[in-house]
Amino acid sequence: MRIAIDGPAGAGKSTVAKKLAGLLGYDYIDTGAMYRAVALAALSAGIPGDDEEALTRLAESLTIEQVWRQDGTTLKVFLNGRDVTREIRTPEVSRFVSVIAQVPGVRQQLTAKQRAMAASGRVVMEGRDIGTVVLPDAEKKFFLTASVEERARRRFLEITGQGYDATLEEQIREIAARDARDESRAVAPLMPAPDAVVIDTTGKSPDQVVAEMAALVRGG
Ligand SMILES: Nc1ncnc2c1ncn2[C@@H]1O[C@H](COP(=O)(O)OP(=O)(O)O)[C@@H](O)[C@H]1O
Ligand SMILES: Nc1ccn([C@@H]2O[C@H](COP(=O)(O)OP(=O)(O)O)[C@@H](O)[C@H]2O)c(=O)n1
Repeated sequence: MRIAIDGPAGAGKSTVAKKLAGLLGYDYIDTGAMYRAVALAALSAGIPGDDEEALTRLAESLTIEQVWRQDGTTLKVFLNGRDVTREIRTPEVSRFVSVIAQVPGVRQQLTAKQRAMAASGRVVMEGRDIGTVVLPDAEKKFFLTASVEERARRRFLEITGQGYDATLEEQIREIAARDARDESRAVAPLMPAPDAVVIDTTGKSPDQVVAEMAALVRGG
């Protein structure tokens, strides 16, 4: 079974996708990490966000690998063989990623890589367009949501917990800006697939959400 999980930033996709994959013994693929890897490479190479041709060539040339340990927590991301797991989470990359994600050529390149990665079939794949574009015939589709304030609060706690400086107001602004870009882009805008189960995670714990999803997966 291929399980697609989509939704906006901070909805809890990564957290519950890892737990669900661990529970089922499935592979876990974080497609946002792939867009982040392209953003990191573009920043390092000094390619501006509006140079669509150079960004597309860059996305095509990169080798992006994910190594998932079935302990339910650890995903390592490698860019051309180098471990970039931490580097792709910096605030600088977070700000640039939804800009490069607007580029149709970048999306085409990453979509092809993602389909190849899902070929085993036993996979939980998480992102923005998995149920709508990457795996439109996935056997199970979920769309996670939560209010902007709740998502910003989660991100704020995460960032300050990692020792970075942040304010809640700044996170609300950044999440709202990213939502706007993800929802309004011409190619693969963020939206639930018509056959996705929509789950509002506001006020729920990750375990509650995973239990809801697992029941739906097992129930068919
Ligand atoms: N019900 C919930 N489901 C998922 N994550 C939750 C929930 N409640 C709080 N969180 C926390 O919110 C954050 C969600 O971040 P993440 O899983 O990275 O979201 P996304 O991948 O959608 O951006 C995590 O720190 C997680 O522990
Ligand atoms: N399938 C995907 C996954 C991510 N993305 C883009 O990549 C960005 C980062 O994705 P992410 O999943 O790491 O972001 P968070 O939700 O974890 O903050 C998103 O804001 C989208 O702009 C996308 O366009 N399509």
